Amino acid sequence: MSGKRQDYISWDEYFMGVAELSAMRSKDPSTQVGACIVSQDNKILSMGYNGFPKGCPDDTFPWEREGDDPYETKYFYSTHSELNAILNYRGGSLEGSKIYVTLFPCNECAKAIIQCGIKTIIYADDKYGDTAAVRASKRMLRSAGVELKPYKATGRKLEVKV
Ligand SMILES: O=c1[nH]c(=O)n([C@H]2C[C@H](O)[C@@H](COP(=O)(O)O)O2)cc1CO
Ligand SMILES: [Zn+2]
Repeated sequence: MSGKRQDYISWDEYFMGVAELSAMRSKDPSTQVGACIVSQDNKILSMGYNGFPKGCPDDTFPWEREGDDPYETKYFYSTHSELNAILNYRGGSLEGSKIYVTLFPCNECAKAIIQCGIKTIIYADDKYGDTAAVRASKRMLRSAGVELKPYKATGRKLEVKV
């Protein structure tokens, strides 16, 4: 019998944990989203969270959800976590990789996921599952043969001291 530790975290807990940790960098006051892209052999390739593009300061661009003028809401400016994770990648190809996301990807992110060759999505929350954007997303992802796997939460609380 080997003397290894038994309470180490699983691959799924590890990668969803990294996605959750990435989400903690988000400045969005209402929804913080994180993503972690992983190779088929379980190496982390990239990470992302929702935020404004480089050069668009968090303190001058709007974080409002609602307003008479959409120009002054966050939706025109925030880059989604999944797209940021894809765009942050500095390696070669993402073909055949998996993406762990804390929230199910929208239709725009689905297009990017399909086109860069990600083959599996492991998602935690699906709070916008009834919206047309997420229904359209699932329509495209299923048609393109991307595997959609709900994350099975273990309920384990991971504590990190920083
Ligand atoms: O897949 C997603 N990924 C992602 O990063 N987001 C971001 C965009 C916004 O900053 C925020 C959503 O804000 P709200 O829940 O207030 O509408 O989450 C939103 C979605 C929607 O599914
Ligand atoms: Zn999106």
